[in-house]
Amino acid sequence: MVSDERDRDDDVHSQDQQHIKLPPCSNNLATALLTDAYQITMAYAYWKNNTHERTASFDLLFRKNPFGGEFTIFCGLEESLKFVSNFKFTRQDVKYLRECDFAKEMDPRFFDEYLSSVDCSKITIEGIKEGTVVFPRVPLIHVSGPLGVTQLLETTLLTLINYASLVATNAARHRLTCGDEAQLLEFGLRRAQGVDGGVSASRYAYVGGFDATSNCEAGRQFGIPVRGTHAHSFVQAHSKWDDIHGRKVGECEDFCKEAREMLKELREAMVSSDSNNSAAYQFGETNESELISFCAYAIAFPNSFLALIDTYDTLKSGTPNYVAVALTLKKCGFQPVGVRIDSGDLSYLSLMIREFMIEAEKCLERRGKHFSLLAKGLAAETKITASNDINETVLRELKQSGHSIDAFGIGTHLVTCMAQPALGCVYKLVEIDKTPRIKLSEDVEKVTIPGKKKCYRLYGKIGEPIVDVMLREDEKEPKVGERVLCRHPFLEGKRAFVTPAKVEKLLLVCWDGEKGGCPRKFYEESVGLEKSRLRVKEQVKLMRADHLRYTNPTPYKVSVSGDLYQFTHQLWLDNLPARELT
Ligand SMILES: Nc1ncnc2c1ncn2[C@@H]1O[C@H](COP(=O)(O)OP(=O)(O)OP(=O)(O)O)[C@@H](O)[C@H]1O
Ligand SMILES: O=P(O)(O)OC[C@H]1O[C@H](OP(=O)(O)OP(=O)(O)O)[C@H](O)[C@@H]1O
Ligand SMILES: O=C(O)c1cccnc1
Ligand SMILES: [Mg+2]
Repeated sequence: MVSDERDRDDDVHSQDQQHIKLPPCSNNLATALLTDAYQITMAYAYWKNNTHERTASFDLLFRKNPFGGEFTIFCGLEESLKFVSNFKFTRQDVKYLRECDFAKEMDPRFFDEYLSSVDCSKITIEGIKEGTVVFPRVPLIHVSGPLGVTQLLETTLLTLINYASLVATNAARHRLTCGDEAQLLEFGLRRAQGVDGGVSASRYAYVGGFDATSNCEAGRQFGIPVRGTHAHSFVQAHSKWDDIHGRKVGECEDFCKEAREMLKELREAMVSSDSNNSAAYQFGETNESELISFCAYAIAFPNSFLALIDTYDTLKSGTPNYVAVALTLKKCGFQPVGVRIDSGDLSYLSLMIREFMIEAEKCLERRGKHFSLLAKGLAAETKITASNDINETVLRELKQSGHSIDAFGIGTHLVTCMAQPALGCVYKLVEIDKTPRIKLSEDVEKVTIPGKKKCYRLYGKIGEPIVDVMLREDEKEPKVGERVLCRHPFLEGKRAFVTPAKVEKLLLVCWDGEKGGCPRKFYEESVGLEKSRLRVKEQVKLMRADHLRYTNPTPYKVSVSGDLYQFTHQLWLDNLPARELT
């Protein structure tokens, strides 16, 4: 390993008491070379013209909330800081670049004198805390430092923030839809956009409000709880009782025999019941190979038995087979967990499974104390997990039609963000040599708000965020109880006076290269998976419900101060001279 590569493997190490260097990004592909070629060619042209050391400032922002919503969850800051902390072109990186086609007419001294030694020691970054609810146009991070380096950071920072924020927002929307009680399990690895897509999805789905993932690697790397059931293949793989070796479970010598007898008892109890049975509770012969597979799984996991019950027929076979095995486990002194369904009408099936169990309890009650005690509580204790192409819309419809599902396993729609596959974060130059710059566009949405800005969230009396306001750098910060004029950045008529009950500074210094890295206090107080996850939960709770709702949500107000409004519009006019019409 060459020495500069070894540097990347160092753990968090102190520069001074107040600032720290960070370990490398969790994905070792996130290197300085993970960028677009045009960043290298621009850096070269800056160097060639000797403008690379000019001081530049960039805002990283998005222009429209995803999924037709009016809020976004900001994620990816921790990885961005790790990237910046370890930003360096290795000798091999430089060797590769100088051999690229686009480098043919580059002066070799650019590589030796500049690219080989460039790092983020002169960079400052202000950022919003990871997990914060954020809105269009407010910078998520503000990067300042030498033009060459600030430019070189663009693509990777966008890569680290765009998908992270998109998945966390998607997860938070799923959580909002199904409420706090339901368990949300992320099952998306097999459908993710590649390996890193899978691992990142697990991480940011957890931050956004999921409870666990099926992805063991994500569990190992980030400490996310790992959960799972079993697949149809396990059921299909069994066909004979001889497939099972070792049938002792607890005190019970032959678990399989007991389960078969239990199924017989259950069938007789339910058939002979004189209650007004729905046809769905009636079951004849269940699929025996399914029963064999359930027994095999119960013997392997007597303390955490959960069965996939839709391989053959959910109500006529899977449910009674499960109940028989679950009651046998109870008889042996164990507590079964529940079932998973992965097809059909999840609303109807979950309700019917629960009803079947209520009915089974009633029927077994009449078969004497022994069975009555075993069956007691079965319906209430059984956790029903549902999966199969679940998304926000399905969750909403399930809620409307009624269901009895305790946990949702969600894969494809969550991790691929099928409803909107990208968040359009951009990285825009807003200042050079302390001179604010504006980018104009035919499309007003694309006009940038110039200069380095101070950003605040103003809260109302009951603690709800009212407006985010951006001020020029030299303006006084808003104060509690003092009236602030907030203006829509582009629509002259839209303005309001706000007297905040609380003022929150959004952009905080999270990297100061000259001082030695990430401020220790920021790192300790703001960085980390659990802190970000809790922040999402708390922040979403504070938002007014109409900003969060699925149908026609109300846009949250993002505004500028009177001063910044005037300044932006003056710069706009200065940069767009009136045309001569002849
Ligand atoms: N981005 C913004 N920044 C500052 N003030 C804004 C912004 N958007 C709207 N306003 C002003 O806030 C006030 C309340 O607007 P809001 O849209 O919440 O309610 P409204 O009664 O529907 O307003 P409007 O009549 O403008 O649609 C209005 O005076 C509006 O001009
Ligand atoms: O539906 P998703 O939200 O993507 O959740 C993950 C899916 O992955 C598993 O099976 P897979 O889809 O591989 O096969 P199956 O549905 O045909 O059983 C699981 O049973 C879910 O159906
Ligand atoms: O554990 C599960 O049930 C699971 C895991 C991944 C995909 N589908 C289901
Ligand atoms: Mg499937």
